[in-house]
Amino acid sequence: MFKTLGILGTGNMGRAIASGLVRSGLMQGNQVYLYNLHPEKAQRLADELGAVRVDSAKELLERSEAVILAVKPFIMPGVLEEIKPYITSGKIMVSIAAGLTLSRLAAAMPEQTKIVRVMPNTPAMVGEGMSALTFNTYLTEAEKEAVVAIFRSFGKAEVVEERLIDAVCGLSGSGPAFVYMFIEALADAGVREGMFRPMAYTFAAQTVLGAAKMVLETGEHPGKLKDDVCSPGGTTIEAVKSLEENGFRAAAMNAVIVSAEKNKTL
Ligand SMILES: NC(=O)C1=CN([C@@H]2O[C@H](COP(=O)(O)OP(=O)(O)OC[C@H]3O[C@@H](n4cnc5c(N)ncnc54)[C@H](O)[C@@H]3O)[C@@H](O)[C@H]2O)C=CC1
Ligand SMILES: O=C(O)[C@@H]1CCC=N1
Repeated sequence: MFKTLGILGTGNMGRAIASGLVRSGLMQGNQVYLYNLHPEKAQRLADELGAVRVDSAKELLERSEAVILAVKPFIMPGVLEEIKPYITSGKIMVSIAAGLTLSRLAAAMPEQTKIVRVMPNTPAMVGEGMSALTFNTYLTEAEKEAVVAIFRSFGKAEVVEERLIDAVCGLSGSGPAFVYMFIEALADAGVREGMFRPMAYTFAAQTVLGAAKMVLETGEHPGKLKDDVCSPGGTTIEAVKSLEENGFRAAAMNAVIVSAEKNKTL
């Protein structure tokens, strides 16, 4: 494992990664360096995790073996230009920016920079992230394993061909937002039927968590698990018919597809 890791940008994703990583115990807080344009944001997170806030991108690069760039895609060109002079040989650059390909990243870095492109998601914050990683040719096997271990410390992580990163963006990168909307809608209906809000959110979220665990842990086809809930002539099949009539599956598929397509244009 790396002795030191830098995170540039401590917003939604930088915070989720730093928190997940330190809480998993894979790295100690004092091995993790944080830099944010707004120092108070980095300081707050550093205080929470026992991590170290640094004052500049230069210092972050100088003190870290590997650096995760966690700023919005439109900020990335400026950040890449700013850090380029400090990318010494052997330094590992990890980008989580939507849309930025390995070749575009490489074009902005010194030649032969070791580059990793990752698409993570925010449930990293609670140790249930889903990340896909793709590497350029300059990392050693041990370095690749160390980067994968970081993303496995707060969830599942798979190495994929770069062509699949857009699909991953649509499915697991954006997916949490769709699931939160689904949870909100389930809870709204619970409230409509008389539940109090806190109860409705707990019942909705636990139902999604339980169903997700059933898929992951039983290995059964989701269709079979759905069939098991539907009693003949019962309540659930009535609701399944309603979802089908309202284009539920097509809506969910289209959400993933438009996110993936957008990722190709950023
Ligand atoms: N939010 C999500 O669910 C996911 C986001 N991503 C990617 O992660 C990246 C970061 O996204 P978020 O965390 O949502 O953004 P964010 O806006 O929440 O966080 C970025 C942070 O970087 C700071 N910052 C801005 N310019 C800076 C600079 N020049 N130097 C240092 N810090 C600077 C901002 O103050 C902010 O705190 C994006 O490229 C996005 O595509 C990838 C997967 C999921
Ligand atoms: O909306 C976005 O651009 C980022 C990428 C995946 C999730 N959020």
